[in-house]
Amino acid sequence: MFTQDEIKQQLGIYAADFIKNDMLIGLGTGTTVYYLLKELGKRKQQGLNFTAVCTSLQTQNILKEEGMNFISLDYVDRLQLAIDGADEVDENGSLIKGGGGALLQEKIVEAAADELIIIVDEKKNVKTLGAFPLPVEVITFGWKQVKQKIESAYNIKTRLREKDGKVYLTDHQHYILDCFFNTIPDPGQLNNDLHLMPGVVETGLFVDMANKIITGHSDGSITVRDI
Ligand SMILES: O=C[C@H](O)[C@H](O)[C@H](O)COP(=O)(O)O
Repeated sequence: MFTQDEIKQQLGIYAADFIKNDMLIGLGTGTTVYYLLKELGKRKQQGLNFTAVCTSLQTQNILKEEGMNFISLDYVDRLQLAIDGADEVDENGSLIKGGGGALLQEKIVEAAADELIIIVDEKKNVKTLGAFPLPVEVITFGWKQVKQKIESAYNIKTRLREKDGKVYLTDHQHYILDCFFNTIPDPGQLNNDLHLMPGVVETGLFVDMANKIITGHSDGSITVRDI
């Protein structure tokens, strides 16, 4: 049996094979992608040449430490490929992301990519999204209004995200409301509806974005699902 960290490490190494010389890529955020970044750092030293757009300051800092090239999305037309993790993946390849708080920049970067590959351990594959609390990024002004609106519209609980005893601020200085939907039968509709609420910046629902789901299993095997 492989531990979760070992599965993540294997996924990182496996996913690195998709990055070829001279590619322009988007790099995700989180504990799974961490191993991809470490592997890419090694391959860079062995001569692999690529340029990345980062989905968070966290990822950018790792690239800096590992001596990898990164540029702003503003200097890029399209990205050939983006690779990221996810918090949940449903049967149709819709995702919940943002457990690590990077959903906004991730969605912008990944919408600019021709292909999006998601790497997850098997526990994250679900029939229907929603057991993982859905992160909704909101501007700080009037956040309580948005919280109340979401709670009453869907009859659910939400929680303002905190970290280390303080209210969590995203890279873009917004708050995150973690929304306990339990089940999200129509992620596309929910994403659209939440976007209509004043104050909502972005949701962690990534619908019709992923092209390939790569899953790491506890027996050490890896399976690939094309969407
Ligand atoms: O904000 C964070 C991202 O959406 C991550 O891709 C997601 O939370 C999965 O992260 P991890 O690989 O650490 O479980």
